[in-house]
Amino acid sequence: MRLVLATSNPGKVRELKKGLAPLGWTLLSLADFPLRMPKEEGATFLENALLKAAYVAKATGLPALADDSGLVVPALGGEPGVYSARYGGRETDKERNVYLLERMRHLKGEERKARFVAVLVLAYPDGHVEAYEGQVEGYILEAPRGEGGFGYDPLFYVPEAGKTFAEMTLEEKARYSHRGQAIKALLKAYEQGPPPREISQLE
Ligand SMILES: Nc1ncnc2c1ncn2[C@H]1C[C@H](O)[C@@H](COP(=O)(O)OP(=O)(O)OP(=O)(O)O)O1
Ligand SMILES: [Mg+2]
Repeated sequence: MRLVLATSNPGKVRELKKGLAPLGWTLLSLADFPLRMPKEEGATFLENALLKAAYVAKATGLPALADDSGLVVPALGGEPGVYSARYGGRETDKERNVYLLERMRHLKGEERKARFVAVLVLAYPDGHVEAYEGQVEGYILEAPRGEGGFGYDPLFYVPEAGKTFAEMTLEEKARYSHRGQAIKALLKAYEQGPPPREISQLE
């Protein structure tokens, strides 16, 4: 199967290519199909992922996989959530990390609990769609640690691993991360080939 990765984020492309390799599919990207992507105006990660995947599947005539993901801090009322990529109007990952730390300056201990959510939507040109989700819980540190990953990874500490996502190798991050979990769910669904549509269809 030929699949288009419907993301412009190089960090996601890296993780998706590595994670989906066992499927043996040919993975194309938006570099192969220069499209103007739709605005991500959905209220949820699922809506945004659906928007992106369905648009690319229709535009290319090939199945497309989109990832919408973000960080959720309950003590901030769920921020940055679906605004993760443009939090505080800041333009770079580094600036967004600084902004998040400012917003959380007054929060201590369990109040620094956070989760990362990833929703993968696989859309087919005939309109069929499937969604796979992953989540991971952790804590927002008071200063960044590590050079790997992208986005909020240097601030996101995973207690089970004793490190931040930015301190992990690609393999390690895949084991713990929200995106790693979502990819695992997709791999499982496709273990014996495409899953039956009646049970994989979204309501
Ligand atoms: N221009 C924007 N303004 C406000 N929020 C945005 C904007 N773009 C994305 N978001 C939101 C939607 C998502 O839920 C969240 C995380 O962005 P996301 O789209 O997953 O990452 P990304 O834009 O780096 O990769 P992708 O190319 O896959 O869309 O931020
Ligand atoms: Mg986006």
